[in-house]
Amino acid sequence: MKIYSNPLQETWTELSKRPQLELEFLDSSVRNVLNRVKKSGDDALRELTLQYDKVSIQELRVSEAELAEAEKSLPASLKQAITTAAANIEKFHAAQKRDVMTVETLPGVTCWRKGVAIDKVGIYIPGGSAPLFSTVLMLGVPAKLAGCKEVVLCSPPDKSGKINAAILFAAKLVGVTRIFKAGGAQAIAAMAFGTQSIPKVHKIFGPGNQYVTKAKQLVMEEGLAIDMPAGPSEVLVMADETADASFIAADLLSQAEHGEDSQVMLVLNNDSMVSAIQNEISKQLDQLPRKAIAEKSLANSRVIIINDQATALDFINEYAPEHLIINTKNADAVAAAVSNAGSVFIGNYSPEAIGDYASGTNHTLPTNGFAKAFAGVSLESFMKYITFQKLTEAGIKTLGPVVEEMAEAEQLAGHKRAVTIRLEKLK
Ligand SMILES: NC(=O)c1ccc[n+]([C@@H]2O[C@H](COP(=O)([O-])OP(=O)(O)OC[C@H]3O[C@@H](n4cnc5c(N)ncnc54)[C@H](O)[C@@H]3O)[C@@H](O)[C@H]2O)c1
Ligand SMILES: N[C@H](CO)Cc1c[nH]c[nH+]1
Ligand SMILES: [Zn+2]
Repeated sequence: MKIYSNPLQETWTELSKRPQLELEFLDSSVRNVLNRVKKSGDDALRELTLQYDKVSIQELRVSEAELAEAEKSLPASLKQAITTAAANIEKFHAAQKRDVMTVETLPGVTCWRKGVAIDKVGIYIPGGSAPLFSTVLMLGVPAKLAGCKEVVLCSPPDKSGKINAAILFAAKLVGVTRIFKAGGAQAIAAMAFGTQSIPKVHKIFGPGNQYVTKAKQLVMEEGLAIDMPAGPSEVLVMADETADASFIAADLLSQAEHGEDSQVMLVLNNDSMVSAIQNEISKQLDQLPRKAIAEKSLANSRVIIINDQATALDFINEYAPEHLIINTKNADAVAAAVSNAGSVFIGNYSPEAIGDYASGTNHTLPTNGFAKAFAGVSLESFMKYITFQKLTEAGIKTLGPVVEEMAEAEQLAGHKRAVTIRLEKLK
């Protein structure tokens, strides 16, 4: 991790850049995949699965027998852990339900807003380098709570042509309606356009690598809704001398192990802890099975030393991390001043890994600075809010003249007439 001491504000944009594939290459290869699936449906999916996942798949849909076999193969302790995590996620997301809000803006003019589930949703579950079954809970639980009728799941098959057993178990647990063996940009294309096997959905959710994230952004151009760009994982740890060097190292490595293009950032108030943290990183790195991946990710990562806390916060808000861990003496006050982050972890005993799995918050979060404008997945992401209004005779008599005046000023006589015609009837 390269160290930067009190970097000038004009360098912050550069320091906030995440490692990315060459944009033209990414764009053209993903467009190519989308076009192939749009044109050839299931045949293209099979060819692309052979090309990228190195496995030949005939039947794309996961059968009931495969689901039953997966459930049988898992240890009881893991099934229990998944069930506990699902219960916490359900508790947190159920609390996000909103009542219908009704307001009488003027006597006789009543307006209300009601949340309605999106009928058909697609959830993408990453499985390229690790089978992220926790993501099934993060997306399947709120989809079920919202009342989505169809929840289609796509995840890449492994070399034996199967989807990981824990992904299948979690999918059954949360009530996913259909599961398909398809990964990468081709899975996003399948859910966006529909194929012979995979139904077209109205909104696509889920994290993934740069190909998956690009595909989601491109299908938006074709009218599909997506949750947000949730690409390679990242964490920013803000710490001072009250933090524990071994905790900081562990938290940085926990996200560095996701992928070579993950980025982890450390913001310190001075350089007194740097060598202790570096030593801990090397010590812990040696024990990681995914050491090679984490090492590459650390090479893309940075230590930023900023002496003044307000300036450090400005930098963090500019960086807009997916995850922010605050390990400083006034952590609660710092957290209250955060304006751009996907999810925040406060104090020495709130590792980000807890939110990845089981605290209850959602781990599908905006990366690459998108936390400046996007929020992570929530119950609302699976709903749309429809507004309603109803006017009485008294209501239109009061509000009608206001609208007539405005419509005339906008030179829209048809609008004015829609009101006038009624007011005349009421004279
Ligand atoms: N932001 C979030 O909320 C969040 C949450 C969980 C995971 N993640 C991220 O999700 C990502 C998962 O990535 P992954 O790769 O392990 O799994 P993945 O399922 O996202 O992608 C695997 C698929 O990518 C495709 N692919 C691989 N190489 C390709 C190439 N050269 N060209 C075209 N397509 C190719 C293949 O089809 C493969 O099936 C990680 O970066 C992780 O950090 C993010
Ligand atoms: N850290 C990931 C979100 O960026 C989520 C995850 C799933 N499993 C482990 N981690
Ligand atoms: Zn993680």
